[in-house]
Amino acid sequence: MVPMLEIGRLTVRYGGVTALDAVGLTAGPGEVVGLIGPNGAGKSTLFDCVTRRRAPDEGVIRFAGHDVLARPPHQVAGCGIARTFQHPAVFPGLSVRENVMTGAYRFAPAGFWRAAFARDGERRLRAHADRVLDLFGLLGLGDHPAAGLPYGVLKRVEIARAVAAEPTLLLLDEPAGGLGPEEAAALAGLIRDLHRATGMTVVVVEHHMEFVLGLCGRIVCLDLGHKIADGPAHVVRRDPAVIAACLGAR
Ligand SMILES: Nc1ncnc2c1ncn2[C@@H]1O[C@H](COP(=O)(O)OP(=O)(O)OP(=O)(O)O)[C@@H](O)[C@H]1O
Repeated sequence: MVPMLEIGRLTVRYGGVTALDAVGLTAGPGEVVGLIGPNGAGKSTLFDCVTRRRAPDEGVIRFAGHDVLARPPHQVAGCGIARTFQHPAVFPGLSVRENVMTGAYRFAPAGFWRAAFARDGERRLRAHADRVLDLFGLLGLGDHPAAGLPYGVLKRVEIARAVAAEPTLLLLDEPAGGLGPEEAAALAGLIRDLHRATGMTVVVVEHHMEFVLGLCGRIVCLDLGHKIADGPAHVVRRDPAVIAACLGAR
């Protein structure tokens, strides 16, 4: 079976710092993989490479068998990869609904803005956004400007926008970061339900171990740019090297 995401020998250097050193990672179709590791391990840099925000120094990245690095960066979202960021990257001046509508632009027949200004295109984008807002319990806030909303709500808005693109591969960067235990548990349940309903492949970067263990069948651990573990979640969580790296008990 062709992996949905296949990363080989990915290397990124920032001057003297090697953020990723020949890292490999695969995620099969429909798999939910946790990517863990201490601060500075290289997790976000790996996402930046998959989404073409950063060009690696070496390595290969394939999405459903296709060479991601051969694509121009602006085509990555349109091909079925969506991501969220550690700190929610929403448009503060747009409403919650409009933010989610921007995620659905790839369904707009002639580009987001043309579709948004054409009556039928705008109606279809709104209807699609409202279905997603409903799933996320955000429909009541559809008209609310994103600016000023609590952090936990903005996290959900950003994930809703990524889901509105109906991605085949969803990359979540610290979705539970800054959330309270109840908000985090509710978000994990929501992601589980979405995954069950859509069968999408998910890679989730997270420090919150309970969140990762509740969602992911497999865990990959990075430390200082090196992969130090890759295996079933119940095995990796007990790996002494992982415990040492993540708890800082070297
Ligand atoms: N733009 C940059 N310029 C220079 N160094 C960078 C840059 N971005 C990241 N780094 C360095 O690369 C390494 C990996 O950083 P990265 O943000 O990918 O780690 P991370 O695992 O996502 O960490 P965190 O859990 O804190 O978000 C770190 O040493 C970081 O300081």
